[in-house]
Amino acid sequence: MPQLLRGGRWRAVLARARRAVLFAGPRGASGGPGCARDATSGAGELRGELDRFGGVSVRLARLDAMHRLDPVAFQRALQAIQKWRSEGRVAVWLHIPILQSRFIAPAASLGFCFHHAESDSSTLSLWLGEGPSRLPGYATHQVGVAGAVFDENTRKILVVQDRNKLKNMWKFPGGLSEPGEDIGDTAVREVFEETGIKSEFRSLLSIRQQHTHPGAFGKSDMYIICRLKPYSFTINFCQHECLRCEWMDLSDLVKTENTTPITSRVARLLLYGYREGFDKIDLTMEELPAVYTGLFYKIYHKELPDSYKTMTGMD
Ligand SMILES: NC(=O)C1=CN([C@@H]2O[C@H](COP(=O)(O)OP(=O)(O)OC[C@H]3O[C@@H](n4cnc5c(N)ncnc54)[C@H](O)[C@@H]3O)[C@@H](O)[C@H]2O)C=CC1
Ligand SMILES: [Mg+2]
Repeated sequence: MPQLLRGGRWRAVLARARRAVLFAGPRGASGGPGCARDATSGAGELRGELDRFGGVSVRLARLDAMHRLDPVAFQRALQAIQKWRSEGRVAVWLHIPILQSRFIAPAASLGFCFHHAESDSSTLSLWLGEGPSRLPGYATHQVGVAGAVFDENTRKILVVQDRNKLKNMWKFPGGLSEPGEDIGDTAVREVFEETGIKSEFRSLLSIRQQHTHPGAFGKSDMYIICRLKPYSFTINFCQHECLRCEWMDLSDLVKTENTTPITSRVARLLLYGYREGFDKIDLTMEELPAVYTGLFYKIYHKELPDSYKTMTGMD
């Protein structure tokens, strides 16, 4: 009787099976993993890797002889799709380096669509499964973050007016989050770049979601406002981005009409927090371990008493 595989060993075997190299040519065709054997013949020998959802990924950058393959031969090689479909594969992903973009049109003529693009490559996909595609889309939102830098000692709040706007309204300094950047770090960085003020992250105050946003190339915009505490006070604002920058009394910002609705709303929220306690308005941040990846993530929510963080039952 075969020995049962347990725990990590079983997972390793599964992972190896998932990475198994697929090929559309006859079984036993020669050539190392990830290589297109005799690709110039266009004999339908595109190789791909199986993912955990039952899709096939073909990475042209890893295939030999692609530089010699012409688009017609590539289209013939894509006959592999028929085999993958008959094997029950749910989708095909084509990863195409920008310099091999001549293969995009032949793939599109067989039904592939753009899934996403990076600076040096595009990824096309084709759904092979039953019914409409269940492939997830790519990036759906851009994330903008502003800092509401509030000095509790003077009751002043840091505000700017954008240089490139048709209407000059007071708003909180902020900007777009960079890939891999934490929300609080974006707020602190943008505030410093635009105003010269140094600050530290305290909490998350509000999230606005807006669709078909002109500043997000027609995608959705997620605009997050953080409460920051200043530790420098001399303004040295960026002349390219800002027209004006000042420390304004919080009650003046609440009263002024020369501001955006979201800035006015968050100014009122801050005034409430200042009077009644910031725990009424703050979503604080904590770092927790991610179960599947072993990485860490940041979670933001209202303060949870320690007794609730550690409780095991409903006692
Ligand atoms: N209601 C409010 O108070 C406001 C909220 N926001 C939000 O702030 C976030 C973005 O903040 P920003 O200060 O705009 O970002 P940001 O501080 O990162 O600046 C964007 C930069 O990109 C440049 N830029 C943008 N589109 C461009 C294009 N097509 N060509 C060349 N340059 C271009 C701009 O001139 C600017 O220098 C978004 O989430 C937005 O919704 C922005 C303005 C007002
Ligand atoms: Mg900005």
